[in-house]
Amino acid sequence: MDPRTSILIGSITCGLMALVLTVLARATPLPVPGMRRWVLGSWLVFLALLLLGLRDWITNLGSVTLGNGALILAYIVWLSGTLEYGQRRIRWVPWLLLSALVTGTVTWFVYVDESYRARVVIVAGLCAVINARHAFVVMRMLGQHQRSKALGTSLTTTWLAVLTVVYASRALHAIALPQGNSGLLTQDAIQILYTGGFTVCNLMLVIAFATLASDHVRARIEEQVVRDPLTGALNRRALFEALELELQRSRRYGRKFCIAMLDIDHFKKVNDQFGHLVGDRVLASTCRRATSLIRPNDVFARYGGEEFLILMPETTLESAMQAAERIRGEIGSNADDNLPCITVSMGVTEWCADDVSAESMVARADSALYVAKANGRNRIEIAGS
Ligand SMILES: Nc1nc2c(ncn2[C@@H]2O[C@H](COP(=O)(O)OP(=O)(O)OP(=O)(O)O)[C@@H](O)[C@H]2O)c(=O)[nH]1
Repeated sequence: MDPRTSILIGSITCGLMALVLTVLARATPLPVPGMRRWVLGSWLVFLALLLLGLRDWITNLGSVTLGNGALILAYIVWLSGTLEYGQRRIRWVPWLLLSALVTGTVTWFVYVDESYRARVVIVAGLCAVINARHAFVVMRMLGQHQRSKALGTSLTTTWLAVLTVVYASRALHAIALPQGNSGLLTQDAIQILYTGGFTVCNLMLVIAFATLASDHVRARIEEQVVRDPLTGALNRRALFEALELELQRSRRYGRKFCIAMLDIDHFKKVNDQFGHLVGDRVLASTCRRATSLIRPNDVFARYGGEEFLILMPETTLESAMQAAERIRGEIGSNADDNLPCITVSMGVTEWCADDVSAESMVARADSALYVAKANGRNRIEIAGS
């Protein structure tokens, strides 16, 4: 297939994929950060490929200047979309200045000092830099967000890396070898390879962004299934799953673990005195503060109402009591900003070999909590086994 056909087919396919991405962005049940920029970038790629494919049929200003300008802008907009996806912001000024400078220089090498080689080196070089930066951002930032194993992340990283290699090779080729100075639409093997390569990469990237968006929606929905929306803590269902898993582990390896039931004292009074909205904020704040005081592999869940449950794997009763005391002391000693002072009571219990179910352990912790309430509140009681 000759380069013009491959670029024009690439343009039409990218246009169709951009359309699919646009529909997806409108139809997605949850907003995906960065999606609108990926859509815009995809339309820019469609436009750029169309203008580049029409070389010799339209003016150089339309094909070379606008075509290359749109392509560079598309990659910057894609990069900004991915940064937004990872809750980061792009620094527009340097990127836009660089793209304006390159587009201006390309125009110079069309009208003032005609040189295809110089244009290729500059445009392919900048595209390689932007896409390398983009691949780096996906690997680092999304890896940190623990989505590194998601399909969208791997697809995006792979195709950005391939696109970077294609552009970098094209720029180096134009510098080093005589064939590198042949025109964009020249029918030689090298040129066909490059145009085909970058067309496929652009297409695969639009697909990769759609996959990233669907990964995001799936992750959010999965999170909503296991988390309490008010406090962000795990919900009761996820708690019992974690408890059952810990029970199985303890039965098999005989490892001790503890649970603590936490209840806010006289929480009804908070609601009655300050209103339910303040009550809700107190619940969220209690959850945040308690979570910050436990170990990362402890499980903190909302058991119901103003009751929370903490699962502490591989923890002796003594250590569990220390953790519980830390939480009780910290929450009772000072209030979160502009919220009423509260105290909490807790019931703690340790796993024993007779525990047949999660429910029996929870019932024991609940009884200990009941004793703590009966003994005056703002205290911790240990359940007998
Ligand atoms: N704001 C708010 N209040 C809630 C929520 N869930 C439960 N509650 C309230 O929590 C209060 C619990 O009251 P009680 O069970 O009497 O317990 P308490 O007032 O904390 O008294 P003790 O536990 O005995 O110290 C009730 O008034 C519920 O309406 C919630 O999601 N938001």
